[in-house]
Amino acid sequence: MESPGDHKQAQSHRLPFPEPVEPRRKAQWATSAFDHSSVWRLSASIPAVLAQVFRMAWRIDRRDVIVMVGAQLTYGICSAVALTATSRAMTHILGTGTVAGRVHAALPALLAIAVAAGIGRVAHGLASWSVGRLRPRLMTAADIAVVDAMVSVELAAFNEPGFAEEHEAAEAGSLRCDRLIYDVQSFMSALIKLVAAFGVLTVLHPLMLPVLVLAVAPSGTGAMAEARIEHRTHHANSSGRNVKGMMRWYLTTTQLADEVRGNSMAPYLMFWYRTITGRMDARSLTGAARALRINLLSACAGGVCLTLAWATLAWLTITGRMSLAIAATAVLAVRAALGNLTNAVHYAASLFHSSLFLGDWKRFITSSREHYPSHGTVVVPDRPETIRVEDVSFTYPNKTRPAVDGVSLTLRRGQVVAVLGENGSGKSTLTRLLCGLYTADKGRVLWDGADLAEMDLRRVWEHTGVVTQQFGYWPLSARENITLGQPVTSGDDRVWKVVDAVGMREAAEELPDGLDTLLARELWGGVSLSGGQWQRVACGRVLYREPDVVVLDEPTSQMDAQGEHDMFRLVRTIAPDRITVVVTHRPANARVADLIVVMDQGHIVEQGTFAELVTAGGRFQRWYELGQQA
Ligand SMILES: Nc1ncnc2c1ncn2[C@@H]1O[C@H](COP(=O)(O)OP(=O)(O)OP(=O)(O)O)[C@@H](O)[C@H]1O
Repeated sequence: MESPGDHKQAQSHRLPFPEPVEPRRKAQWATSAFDHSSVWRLSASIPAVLAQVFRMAWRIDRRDVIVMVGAQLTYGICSAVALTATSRAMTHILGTGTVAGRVHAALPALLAIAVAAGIGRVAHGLASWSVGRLRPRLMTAADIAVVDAMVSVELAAFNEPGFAEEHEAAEAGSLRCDRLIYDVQSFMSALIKLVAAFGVLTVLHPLMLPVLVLAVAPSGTGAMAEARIEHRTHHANSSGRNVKGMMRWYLTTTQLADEVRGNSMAPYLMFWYRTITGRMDARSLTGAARALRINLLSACAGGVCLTLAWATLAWLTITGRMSLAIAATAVLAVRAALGNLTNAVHYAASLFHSSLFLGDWKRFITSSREHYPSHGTVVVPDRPETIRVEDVSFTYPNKTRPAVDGVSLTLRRGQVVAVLGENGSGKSTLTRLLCGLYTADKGRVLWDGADLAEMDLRRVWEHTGVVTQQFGYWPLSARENITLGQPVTSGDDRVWKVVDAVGMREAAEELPDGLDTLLARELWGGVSLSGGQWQRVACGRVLYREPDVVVLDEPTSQMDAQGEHDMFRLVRTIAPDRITVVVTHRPANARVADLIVVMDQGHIVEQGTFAELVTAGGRFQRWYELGQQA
């Protein structure tokens, strides 16, 4: 076995860092939607994508959608008019007679071109204006939907394998909304102008149509294939992006800056970050090489087809099947059509690509509803007298052993119940089951005899106040940090009462802007608190709520001795009006409890009053004596 000395020596020789473990992906994430679709099916889906984007935009601002579509159509009509007028003008200018006479004859057509171009520009400006207005709001709507889904799903959703990846894909979808409406506008614009050019070309010579389609088909297929590669790479990188995002937060947050430095973690963490990022880049590079091959192929095929198109035009002119004037207009129309067809294909591919991200987004928003907490109809008791836990078991996904296993317990109003146990014995899980944050796999949790699983859990949580082990350092004002959950409506009297109760008066008065001070040192004008002070604020939040059921999970782990003592006295003081559960590792704190429960491997192994357990010769007594010796 390696001794600490060996370890130090290994460090001094700077052995290579171990390679980071590649994050696993849920099977369905191994393939992207592109893998199951042909280019034809992808193209056929464009109308549905357009309809979806229009529906989303319609909900945001009908007027802007109407302006965008109306302006785009006007723009298209102007293009058709300009092209037809060009054909007329060409016929006159390349016709017979004096130059003055030919120009004079072409004047009405030239005027029509100028007017159509002017109106077209205004219409295009209007379309861009409406897109500019819709774009941020579409993105905001998509973003808010994701955040709303995340705060609405039940806690258990976060334990589901794949949930984080689905969320990450939805985030990418909401970001992609930024260019979605722009893609729609560009696609519509290109398509309308294309139809106009096609119309003119068909009138000039019907043979030009198939030749044109042939000319752009290769670049269209190439663009679709490229989008397929890009989306596949994006999917392959989803887990990496997810874990990298988390790591990035850990590396850059001020909260862990001391741990990273004080433990010399930076070199390995940076190695880890570079390796994971490098692997993702490698996948992107492989994708880019494939995309290049496809691009080159489609460019070559496109070139051949285009040459064919020009050759056909030349042949029609040389053989006298088409007049020179018409041929000149045809050149313009072909150029316009080619440019617009290429744009239409490009934006259709981009639109389709965006639609895949949008599909991920939509799937997440829809599937997140399956994770919404129960909407049961059983009425939540207003001031519950008892919470009865009946033979409850709960196992986390990916775990074989239950975290809570066949637990039965009764908690009464006015009582404080203390839960003790070794790390991982199931204390936190039990407290979450009591207040409906998790739903039991087996057994029931009854509030005044009514099953929690049959209640509307959001109503249940109106009656609970919870301090978790990892509470939030909310980047809000000091006041909001206390009132969060039920914002203050009038005056600060209740807030100050709570501040006094949790021993934060002095610290609060020292804040530069009092209760208005922003508790986020990362933001200008903001300050931070110490760990223990943050914990007092978290306790204050629960106190301010005055809930019927109080759950405190190691509420004093960061407090000084006086703070801890005061907090447990406070727990006792507020107990008569509510059901209180407190998880603690210190048996001495359990003195305030009416009932003490000791857990081991998901089971309750001891329960009783402090006086009973402290002499019972079990775990509680042992831990208590250890505490006394320390
Ligand atoms: N989200 C989770 N996913 C999977 N397993 C979990 C999860 N949370 C907890 N567990 C597991 O469930 C068991 C009970 O955990 P729990 O957090 O309830 O213990 P605890 O008694 O509160 O521990 P501690 O004293 O360390 O806070 C442990 O084996 C733990 O590893």
